[in-house]
Amino acid sequence: EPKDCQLPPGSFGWLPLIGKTMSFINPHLSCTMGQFLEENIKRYGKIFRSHLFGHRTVVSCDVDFNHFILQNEDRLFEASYPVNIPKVLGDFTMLVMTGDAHKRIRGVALGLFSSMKTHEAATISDIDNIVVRLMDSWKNKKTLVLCDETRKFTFNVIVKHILSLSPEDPETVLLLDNYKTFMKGFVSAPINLPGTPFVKAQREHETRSWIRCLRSILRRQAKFQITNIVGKIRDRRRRQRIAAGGPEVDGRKDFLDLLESHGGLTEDEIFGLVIDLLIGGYETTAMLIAIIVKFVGNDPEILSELRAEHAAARKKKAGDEPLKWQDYKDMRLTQCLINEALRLGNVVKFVHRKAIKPVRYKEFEIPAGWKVLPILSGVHLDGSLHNDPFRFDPRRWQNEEVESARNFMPFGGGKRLCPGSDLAWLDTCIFLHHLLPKYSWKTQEEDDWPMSFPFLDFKKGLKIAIQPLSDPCPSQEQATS
Ligand code: HEM
Repeated sequence: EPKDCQLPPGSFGWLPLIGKTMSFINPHLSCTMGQFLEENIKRYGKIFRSHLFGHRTVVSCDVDFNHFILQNEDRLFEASYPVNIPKVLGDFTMLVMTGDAHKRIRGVALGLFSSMKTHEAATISDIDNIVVRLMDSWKNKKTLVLCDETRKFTFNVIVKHILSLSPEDPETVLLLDNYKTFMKGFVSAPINLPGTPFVKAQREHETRSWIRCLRSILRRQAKFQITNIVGKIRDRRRRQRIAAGGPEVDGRKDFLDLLESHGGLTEDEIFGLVIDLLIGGYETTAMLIAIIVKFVGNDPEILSELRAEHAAARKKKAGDEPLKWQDYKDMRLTQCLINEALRLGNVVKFVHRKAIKPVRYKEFEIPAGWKVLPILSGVHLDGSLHNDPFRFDPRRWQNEEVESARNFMPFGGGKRLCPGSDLAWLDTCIFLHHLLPKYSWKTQEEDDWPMSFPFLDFKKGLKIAIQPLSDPCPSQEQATS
């Protein structure tokens, strides 16, 4: 090792286990860096050392170093999520898998998403139907907790894709109930340090050990129930296939069918992937849509331009002909809006990595075994990369090619780049396409902003008052009737 190499500047803090974790995860607006990052960057620069989640850690808000970390997965770094995550999710989740095992399962996941694109018309029609039914259920309501509604929407979309279940199927309801119990263990995972002020404040009623124990039993039970429901659906299909005299030859298959017909996957791997997709496909997209509703709700000018863009796309279609993937891609302002909400909203604030060997980057040395955290929001809110970075301005993306933009990494990068980004994008476009002509809305509480806990959530679930609009252009279901 050359002599001029040194550890990044910084401090580990005084508490051996907790280090600086509490300051790091202290809840803050997701469209800000948070006090911890702000102070450390000011003092030490964009790359600094600290002690987080029980490990010596290098934190990076530096765009080049973040790319370097993500592009060197398996060579210099690997995913390294807090120990509670494998405990909750099991060993067969993609977040926990590394190396060849991860590569193989990821290949299967990418295949699932590309089949969704191949059957574009059916995919879009499924999502259309779910959103129409959801918005019909708002007809007699004056107010909504929007995050509850966007969660219903994204959950229904993902269970439709994975298991062909409809919103009213009893299995969907059962899955959602169990999923919520299961997720309680997941979201609290990185902050589950007993006795800390944060835990006390957040979940006072759960600090007694027997309650924690009960929660853990319920969680395991919930995971068992989820795999049980999926297992039952699979067994039912196997029986039907045998009764019909063999596998169906063509027709659109849902993800479970595709996983079954893959042949090379164990039962654990199939259930692991189903859980991955449920987790990935639910909260993140639901929050992205809520962020957009919050931001554009305060911007009448953008709102009316967006309405015009969607109405124009609708007008080009005959009667109830649905929009296509490309029609949504061609909506320039909608694309800019989604990018801006991803940039400023920071649905995923950072990802977890560790150095698997000693790494030299510029003047810094990172010892093997250290945790490394590329902070995605650090890039998105960097004033040297984005003008006026704390301002919501979709038009900043008008002349940018997002695919090659180095200053934009909401879906991570490299070998772990989010495989669900297209689905997240499509869900969001279709939701907006139905919302914009049907309703106007007003946020009810000014301070109800997206917060980084560090998982993203709204303080109060985003309460909005809604009002039906007299539809200026025929929406799909009116055109059909
Ligand atoms: C706004 C929506 C979304 C955002 C911001 C998002 C963000 C991310 C990020 C940053 C990663 C990288 C994690 C890492 O590097 O450790 C990731 C991975 C992943 N995402 Fe998403 N995601 C979104 C939607 C989805 C959807 C809709 C699905 C599936 C239905 C999904 C499934 C996954 C999976 C399975 C992985 C693990 C990939 C791997 O380890 O190779 N995500 N996502």
